[in-house]
Amino acid sequence: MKLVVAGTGYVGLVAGVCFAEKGHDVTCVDVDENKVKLMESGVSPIYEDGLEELMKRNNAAGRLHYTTDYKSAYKDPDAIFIGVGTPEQPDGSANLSYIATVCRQIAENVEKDCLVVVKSTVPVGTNDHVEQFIKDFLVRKELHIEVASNPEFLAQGSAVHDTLHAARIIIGTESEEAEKLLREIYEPFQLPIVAMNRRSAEMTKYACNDFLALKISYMNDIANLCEKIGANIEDVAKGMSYDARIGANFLKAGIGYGGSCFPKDTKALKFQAHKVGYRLRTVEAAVDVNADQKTALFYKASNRMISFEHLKVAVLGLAFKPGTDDLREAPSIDNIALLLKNGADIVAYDPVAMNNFKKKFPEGVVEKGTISYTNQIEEALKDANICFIFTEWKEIRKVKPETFKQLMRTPLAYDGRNIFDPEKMKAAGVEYYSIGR
Ligand SMILES: NC(=O)C1=CN([C@@H]2O[C@H](COP(=O)(O)OP(=O)(O)OC[C@H]3O[C@@H](n4cnc5c(N)ncnc54)[C@H](O)[C@@H]3O)[C@@H](O)[C@H]2O)C=CC1
Ligand SMILES: O=C(O)[C@H]1O[C@H](OP(=O)(O)OP(=O)(O)OC[C@H]2O[C@@H](n3ccc(=O)[nH]c3=O)[C@H](O)[C@@H]2O)[C@H](O)[C@@H](O)[C@@H]1O
Repeated sequence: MKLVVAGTGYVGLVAGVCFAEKGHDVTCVDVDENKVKLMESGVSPIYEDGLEELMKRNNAAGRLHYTTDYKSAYKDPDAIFIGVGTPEQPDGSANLSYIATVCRQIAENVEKDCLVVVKSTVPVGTNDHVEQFIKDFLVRKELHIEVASNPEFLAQGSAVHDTLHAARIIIGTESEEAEKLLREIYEPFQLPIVAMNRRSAEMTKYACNDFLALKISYMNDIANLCEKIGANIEDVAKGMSYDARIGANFLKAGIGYGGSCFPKDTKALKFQAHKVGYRLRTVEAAVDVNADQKTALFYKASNRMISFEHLKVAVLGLAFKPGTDDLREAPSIDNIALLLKNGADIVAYDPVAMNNFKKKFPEGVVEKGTISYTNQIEEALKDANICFIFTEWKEIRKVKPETFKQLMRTPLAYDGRNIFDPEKMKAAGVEYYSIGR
């Protein structure tokens, strides 16, 4: 089938590449010329395991094309998938301006009947507005343009795997024809398809993300209590994980959830509920716990130190999770901003996200402190007065407790991801603090 994907971020590009891998003819549209040039040369603009390999294979097979020329691309495909961003606005609501732009571009250029599929995460009811909006701007009024919801559930770092082996495909449609077409598009994936109406599909996406965010905030809340009460959150989580009703995933306490979705999707659902006069108290609690959790480690360290001024601070891990170079809502940002404000001299390490971080915090003096970067964990630790761990990269997990003791001026470590064994750290002579134990 002839498909177009609008937006080549984590969702759009991965969807486009996987549709091509399954035999569809796919054109990926983006407004960013640099991205399009990179992709044409077989280079992925985002860091995702296995993505470049699939891009190269499908580029070569002639099934995958990239363009900024949306006018030609939107003329005659069977379906157009929208995967542009829906970022958070200051009041917590979702910014739908990118979606609106694409809808208008489709309406003004489409020349044959077509299914428009919204893959981006959008407030419940948005698909109705999208359909009306396209109708309003449609140049060729005789065309039948239908809109369907097909939310995405991939996680960054495992995006290709999550797409090819998705637990389920959710399709939200208002007609049998739309459902039939989407089923045909997904047929080669051989995955379970759950069909429902558009509003339920839109809500399923928020309900999933917010439930997972809630699970994390719950564990962080319990972790904070564990610390005060002499229990160990890692043991508690292990004990909980054997109960199949609870499950073993998303029980990891730490410095809170980050990334491009949980923070914005919790606030967006809270906003939607508020708009219809309902208080979503569970989600509100998840948001509140997370806001405090993000900087809990900094304040824990502040209580131990008189001042951070002119202290060498080793920061291990910048990305919001391992396997990605994405820094959106990464807890490292809040903590590093606080450290710099308090006069720390930071040396930061991350195996893939350092260049992106440099764009936010260029090397040199920032506020009362300084920041520099290194590709070597040992260099970050050398003569450091204190170390913070913000991401559980395997490279960081591998550091031996003795290395902290040998290299640091003061072997003092604050681990936001509970990756080290407190007993082993103590035995090596490291003063070690983590979350909930
Ligand atoms: N990042 C993730 O892991 C997941 C994201 N989502 C949702 O998917 C949506 C997209 O998220 P990401 O892929 O992270 O976004 P992103 O910010 O990485 O990518 C969006 C892309 O759209 C492009 N764009 C903007 N306006 C355009 C236009 N008029 N025409 C064509 N391209 C245009 C941008 O240049 C950019 O490349 C959001 O609603 C997000 O909530 C859903 C599941 C997972
Ligand atoms: O809508 C989205 O964008 C996506 O959001 C998340 O994916 P992602 O943000 O890429 O990453 P996760 O692995 O879910 O981690 C999110 C955050 O939660 C934190 N986390 C995760 C799990 C856990 O047990 N504890 C915990 O603190 C991670 O460190 C990270 O900061 C969901 O897992 C995806 O299903 C969803 O499609």
